[in-house]
Amino acid sequence: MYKVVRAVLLQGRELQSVRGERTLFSDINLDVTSGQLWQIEGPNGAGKSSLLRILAGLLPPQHGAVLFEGESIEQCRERYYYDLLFIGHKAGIKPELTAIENLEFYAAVEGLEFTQPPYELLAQVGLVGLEDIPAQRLSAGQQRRIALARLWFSQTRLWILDEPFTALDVSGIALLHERFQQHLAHGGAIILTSHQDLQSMSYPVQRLTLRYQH
Ligand SMILES: Nc1ncnc2c1ncn2[C@@H]1O[C@H](COP(=O)(O)OP(=O)(O)OP(=O)(O)O)[C@@H](O)[C@H]1O
Repeated sequence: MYKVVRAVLLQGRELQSVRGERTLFSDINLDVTSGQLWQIEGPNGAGKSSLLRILAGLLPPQHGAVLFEGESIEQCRERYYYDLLFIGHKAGIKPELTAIENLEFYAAVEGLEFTQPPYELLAQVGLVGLEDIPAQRLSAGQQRRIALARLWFSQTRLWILDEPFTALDVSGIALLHERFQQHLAHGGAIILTSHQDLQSMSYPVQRLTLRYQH
């Protein structure tokens, strides 16, 4: 369980994003509550990744605000990043480092202690025997499993994940659903983009659909 569980973790208020000449979306409102998983849907180019980056404070909106526990993320940046894990659509791993070294790198950057030995962590995500090989010599799905292993030792309440299922096989997808379920049951919240149909999952899924605006 996370120590502090409040009703609304993250709010997007009247968000608008303009990239180049095109308005991707306007007037998006979103309330993300502890225990919820939000799936951002829509066609290629609709602005899903842009919305995630705005919510993560990595891209400024043209209009609107993102609030974390009622406070603008601009005002509480340190507190927000302490409680946020963002994994972008590129796996974000260091290709020259091994799987173990990548985990050690994440732990150092995030100031975390491993709650279990890193070899066990990698076994949990199906990487037995691949722990000491430079990541660049692993497949796309194996590399994504390294990136997602962060979810097994993250202590942040909010996860923002861009296309987390990409390149994963059936067992990888099942593992991830299991981890999501645990996180939600413990009071965490997840916002993700995915083209997968998540409606038959054992946890409820809130959906926000973006349309392609010409
Ligand atoms: N770095 C950038 N600079 C300028 N424009 C960008 C940038 N990244 C994306 N865009 C524009 O924003 C639009 C929306 O991109 P975005 O990645 O948010 O869409 P998406 O819904 O996540 O698409 P996909 O399903 O293909 O991942 C794109 O059509 C592109 O023109």
